[in-house]
Amino acid sequence: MLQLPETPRPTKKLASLEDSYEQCRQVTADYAKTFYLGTQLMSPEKRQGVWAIYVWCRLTDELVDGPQAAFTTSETLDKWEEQLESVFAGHPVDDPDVALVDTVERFGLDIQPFRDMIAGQRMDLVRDRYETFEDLHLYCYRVAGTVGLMSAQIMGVERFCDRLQAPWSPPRVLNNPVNTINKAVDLGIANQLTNILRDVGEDARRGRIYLPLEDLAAFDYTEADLFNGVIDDRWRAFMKFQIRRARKYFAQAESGIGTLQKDARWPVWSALVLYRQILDVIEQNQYDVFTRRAYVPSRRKLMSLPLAWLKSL
Ligand SMILES: CC(C)=CCC/C(C)=C/CC/C(C)=C/CC/C(C)=C/[C@@H]1[C@@H](COP(=O)(O)OP(=O)(O)O)[C@]1(C)CC/C=C(\C)CC/C=C(\C)CCC=C(C)C
Ligand SMILES: Nc1ncnc2c1ncn2[C@@H]1O[C@H](COP(=O)(O)OP(=O)(O)OP(=O)(O)O)[C@@H](O)[C@H]1O
Ligand SMILES: [Mn+2]
Repeated sequence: MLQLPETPRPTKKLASLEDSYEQCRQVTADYAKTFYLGTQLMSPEKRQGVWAIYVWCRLTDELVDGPQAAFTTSETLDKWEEQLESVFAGHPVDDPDVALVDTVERFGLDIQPFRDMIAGQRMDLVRDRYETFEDLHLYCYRVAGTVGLMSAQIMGVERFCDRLQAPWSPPRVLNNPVNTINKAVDLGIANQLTNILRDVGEDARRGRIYLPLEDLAAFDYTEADLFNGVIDDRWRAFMKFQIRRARKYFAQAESGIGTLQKDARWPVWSALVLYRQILDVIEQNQYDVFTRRAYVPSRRKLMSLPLAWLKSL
């Protein structure tokens, strides 16, 4: 029987594996100084894997948040998802995909967190309000909890075995990978909640409110107040509540770090300590997230690294 030829793939000359990883390294170094610094402490394979997923996440985020966002439709995301499926089938479409295909194979990555992140970007296309914290939590899982899942698969879970047992009994694995996974998601959510608090003013200028409307109502603070950047006792109490919630997620994530492989602990502690300090800066700025952007000065970032190192021991 006549065999139909497979659909021809466009024959585009793609970057070599080495060049593709180099491009990913460069993008990570340019866009995320903190994450990049953290990856310097990992083994070469892990470091490259984190760069590859960073670039994919950044490109995905740019589709709805970047300069071309006005032209992004649900069809754009359909195409992006098809490209993702192709990568997971071992066929790169663009230069950065070459590194991602390699990382997917090397670490046996699961596609679901990647699909979930695209689903998160779809939420940005169709909604600009979140009624409850439960709604917001789903958004945070999709755009940031997923990053935790992807990174944890690359960084790897350490399997502690109980040495205080009879030599003839099978080794008892003490830590539970499910625990690590939940905590990786918690750190993503903590980061995203912090990101939302930092960017309240910027988002409001785009007509977007990520803060749960039920919380605003509970503090008797209106959308009109938010768009006018009103800072009063209601707003301060509201922000204290939100900051406490973000810190709770950071605290939950902490105990997961020690279950990661050793070379990943300092980088993750650094990321946690550095990102969490944005909350301290918001407090120092008297909760003005309307006219000031809370950021951690480089000197303070550097000073935090030894502390993160001590925690990682
Ligand atoms: C070592 C390390 C921390 C690795 C992760 C690096 C990585 C792959 C990051 C991807 C980030 C990205 C581009 C995500 C797209 C969606 C998005 C923008 C999310 C926000 C990130 C902050 O970026 P930024 O401040 O630059 O935001 P702007 O675009 O400038 O507004 C997020 C807030 C999410 C970040 C979430 C994480 C880094 C997850 C962290 C969790 C882990 C590394 C798991 C650790 C494991 C355990 C067990 C605790
Ligand atoms: N005060 C500021 N005003 C305007 N843009 C800023 C300010 N501070 C930082 N930025 C820019 O915003 C982006 C996010 O800054 P951020 O503090 O997150 O540092 P970063 O280098 O991106 O590290 P990371 O994202 O890993 O925390 C950076 O690209 C930076 O150039
Ligand atoms: Mn950034």
